Amino acid sequence: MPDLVLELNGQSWTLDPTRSYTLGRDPQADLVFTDARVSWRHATLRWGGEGWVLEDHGSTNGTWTHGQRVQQLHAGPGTVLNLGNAEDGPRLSFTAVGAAPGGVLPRQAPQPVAAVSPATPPSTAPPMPSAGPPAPGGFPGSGEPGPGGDAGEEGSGPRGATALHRFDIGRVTRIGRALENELVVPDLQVSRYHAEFLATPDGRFELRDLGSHNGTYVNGQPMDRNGRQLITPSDTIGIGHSTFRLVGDRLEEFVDTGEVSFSARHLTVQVNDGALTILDDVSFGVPEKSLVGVIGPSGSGKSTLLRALTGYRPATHGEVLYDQRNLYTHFAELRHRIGLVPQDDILHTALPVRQALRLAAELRFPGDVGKAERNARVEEVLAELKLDPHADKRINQLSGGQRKRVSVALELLTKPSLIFLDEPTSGLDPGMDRDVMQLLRRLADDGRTVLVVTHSVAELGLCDRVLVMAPGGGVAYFGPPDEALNFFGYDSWADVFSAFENYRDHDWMGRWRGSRHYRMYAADADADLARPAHLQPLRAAQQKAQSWGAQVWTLVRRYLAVIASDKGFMALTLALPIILGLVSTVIPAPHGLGYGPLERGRGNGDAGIILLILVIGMCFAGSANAVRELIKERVIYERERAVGLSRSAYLMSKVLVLGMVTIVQGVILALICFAPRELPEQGVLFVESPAVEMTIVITVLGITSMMIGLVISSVVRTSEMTMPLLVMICVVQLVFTGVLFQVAGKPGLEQVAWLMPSRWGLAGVGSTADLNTLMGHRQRGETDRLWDHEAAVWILDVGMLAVISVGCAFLVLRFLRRHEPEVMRD
Ligand SMILES: Nc1ncnc2c1ncn2[C@@H]1O[C@H](COP(=O)(O)OP(=O)(O)OP(=O)(O)O)[C@@H](O)[C@H]1O
Repeated sequence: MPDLVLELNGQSWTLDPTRSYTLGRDPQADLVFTDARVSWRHATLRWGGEGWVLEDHGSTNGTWTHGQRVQQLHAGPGTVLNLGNAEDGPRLSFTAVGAAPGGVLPRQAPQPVAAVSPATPPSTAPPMPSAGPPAPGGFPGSGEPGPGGDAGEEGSGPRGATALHRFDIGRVTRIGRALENELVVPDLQVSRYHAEFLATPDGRFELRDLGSHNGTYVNGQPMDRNGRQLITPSDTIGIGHSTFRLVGDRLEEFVDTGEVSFSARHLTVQVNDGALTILDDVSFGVPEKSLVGVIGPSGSGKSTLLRALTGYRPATHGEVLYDQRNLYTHFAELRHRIGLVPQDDILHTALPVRQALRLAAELRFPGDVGKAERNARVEEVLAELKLDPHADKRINQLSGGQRKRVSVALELLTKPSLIFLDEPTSGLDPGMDRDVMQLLRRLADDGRTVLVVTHSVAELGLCDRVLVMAPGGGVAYFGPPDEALNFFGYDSWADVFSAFENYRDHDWMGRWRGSRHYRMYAADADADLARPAHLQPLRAAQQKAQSWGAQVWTLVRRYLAVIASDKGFMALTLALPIILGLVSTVIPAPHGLGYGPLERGRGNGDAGIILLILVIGMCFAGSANAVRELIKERVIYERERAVGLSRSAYLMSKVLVLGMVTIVQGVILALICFAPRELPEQGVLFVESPAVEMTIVITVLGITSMMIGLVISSVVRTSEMTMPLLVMICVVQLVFTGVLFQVAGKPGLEQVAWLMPSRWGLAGVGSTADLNTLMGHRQRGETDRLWDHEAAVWILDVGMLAVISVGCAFLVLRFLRRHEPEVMRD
């Protein structure tokens, strides 16, 4: 009989060849480890017919023997191996029977016992190896099955359960932030009363969401708000940074304190219907607390990689694993744990640091997090990033490095475990470059994984790993930074990049895959075939931390604060209608908008010109207010959308604030224009107040024009494109008013004119002023029916402006969608 004795931690067992043994941190494994470096399902030991075979399941930190990493190993007497680390990982040794006393290893570890579990394993269970100290937290995998047996496998984070909670049958255990809950989770991402568990007398467990703001997740999928669901031991429940799992009559809690592994497997991005590959089979894995630098020549796919890693634009093939959980399928839950600092500022730089962070916190924390709690977190982050001395300065008064720190501070508010940065040091001098990289180093050391795309190679030595992208979107190197130049055989990065340029056709990826570094640092992540990701963008988009109204309110206040801080904008906004109004008064029109000369048989064509200037002035002012508004905030919008901002709340905030500005402008313009003029004798709806009636038309026209400005702003690629479009639209509107030449009754022309707010706006004021009569159309029998001096016509004109506005709002919502992370589009 091929008996073999396994020794571990001073204990030994005789292996039974009729069965196999699983090794890992999974409490269900036969040999349970709590060492952070051991993977959830690390390896299997089985009788292979001729001898014992140990097979590594693509563990993050590997299985080692004599300093060599092994995928498969024939174990016999004298074999010694370490898990997770070649030198001091948990050590297993094998001896022949008789060489050591041993018991028989049980078929199953009897209890999924975690590091701090008070539950005592039965005496037959092997002691739990504990080469590393139990760490304060971590969280389990999703329980998601997959090839490679990594259902719930985790990388190398400390995965001891943070706490075990016992249920009382028939009683409800409420979970939430408030102290009066049975299970208190002190996490600002958790609602005061978040969810509750009920252990029913028939032995079933029911979970109920209590209308939580950030949602309750079962296996990564959000439950319906106030929904109920039966829970089994294979389910993983996500609440804020905590993950729960049923173990017998207890609930195991794991807290994600940031020490999570992260890996990419076979990430490939194709565009043009698969014709072009811009990211080519990228795989790498990093343990927790890592700082990873991503470098590569321009166009090598760094930004594409970043978007794929963050879920902003999921890869066409491959998967991103956040502690072995598929980020794409669990995006709704995991997005709260990811911070992204894009290259551009994601804060309004006109605002003081503290105010900007407080407003951002309002948008990111659940609606039931009080002001004091939010502000306390802002102060914490300000202190952590040493920004407190600058807290009251406007962001645009800070240095480049300080500004970057503010962007990082914003992302730290919600305590993400993973932080991605896109070229944070671009445009910074070498000193600031170092400051920022040192800051990132500190963030990683404090228990986060930080991945930074950078053009600057000077401070790469601070990284734990560097990923070098090759032209074509593949990996040219992944490993320690100090071995990278040696790997390429050059003395400087400039030489490496020149080589990329000069030998574009060289198989850089092939070279990498054939290398020792690949086997040491990436083969692991590569080992498993990627599972197809089934995106659930709808569900991701549904979870909003605050109510729609609360979001609008925060956004409106922020927008007003930004406007108030921009004195130049305010001055221009007021000057524009004043100047346009004054210009209209210059037009020589002795009878203004009155019937004056009609008595002498002549028309008052000047009235048409006055109204034309008034209408086009308002069209211009309304659109000009809005035309840059969305494009200039696009990066901020994209980021905030990913953390739960409502698209319609965002648009509504713009409409409300810009609408107010436009109304003020409309009233000023109309007042100045009408004040020195003779006015129509009577209105059609407000018979005694034709000026009020016309002012209403002008302000509604202004709002419609503003909506057109927003459409332009949502559709253009760069803000430089807005001005030519604005001018073009204003000129086109000028032509189609019907004043310069008659459009009524001209097939084709008339229908095109229906699309022009200026046509309806002029018709509205023209209806009040009886423009058909003033301009002599009636006398010539060529009346424009939209100008008729009748209440119904006036209502139709104004109503059509409203209809165009609503149409524009739909268009803006549609176009905004294109600028959102793909997983948030609904
Ligand atoms: N939607 C797309 N359609 C076609 N090609 C694209 C698309 N998006 C990106 N590319 C191309 O893919 C390549 C990689 O682009 P990416 O922006 O990721 O490179 P990068 O390394 O970040 O470059 P840089 O350092 O200049 O920012 C580039 O050649 C780019 O032109």
